[in-house]
Amino acid sequence: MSELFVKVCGITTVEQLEWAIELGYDAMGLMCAPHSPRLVDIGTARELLVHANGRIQTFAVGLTLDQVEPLKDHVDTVQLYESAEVKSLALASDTPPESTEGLEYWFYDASHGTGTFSEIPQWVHDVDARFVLAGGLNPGNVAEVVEQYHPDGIDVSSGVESSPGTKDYALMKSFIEAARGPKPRG
Ligand SMILES: O=C(O)c1ccccc1NCC(=O)[C@H](O)[C@H](O)COP(=O)(O)O
Repeated sequence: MSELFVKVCGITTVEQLEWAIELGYDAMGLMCAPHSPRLVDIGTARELLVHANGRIQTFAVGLTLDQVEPLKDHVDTVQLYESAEVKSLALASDTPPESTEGLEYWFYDASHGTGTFSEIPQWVHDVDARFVLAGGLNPGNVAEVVEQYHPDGIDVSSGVESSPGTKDYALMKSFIEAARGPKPRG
């Protein structure tokens, strides 16, 4: 079985990005939704994408395509809460998607970066897509959730923050270790 895909969303500084790379996260998300406490301006986003280049997968995250417009051609994947024609789309929803054709990923996300965990419906297993679970995950619950739902990947934001928008190294470390198990020594 392939290794669990782990994404951290809402990176706002180069320091947080370096933590994500060092700790072995597969992907990081830059928030483009205007109301998000993790919103990055275009200059910061460009700087982060230069640091990320070839070292970690990059996502631009917005509710709608217009929110990610300035970044959409500079990231690996666009994560949206609506369907759109982009080269690599991660569609996020908390209802069954109408179509999964052409999707890179489908995210089950009822949280929208609020840190709220809600019961995950059984129909998620019927969705024919690479399935990433998001919403209210944290170092304390992630192992159990992965064990129970067997997603292809997981995504976290609030659960690895000391306050909204501020990632915490120790929480990021304990989250990925809990999700994947500690790295073997040597
Ligand atoms: O993070 C946000 O502020 C946000 C705002 C609006 C739409 C989506 C948002 N985040 C998207 C993500 O991919 C989060 O990682 C996901 O919702 C999980 O969030 P959390 O429950 O805080 O771990």
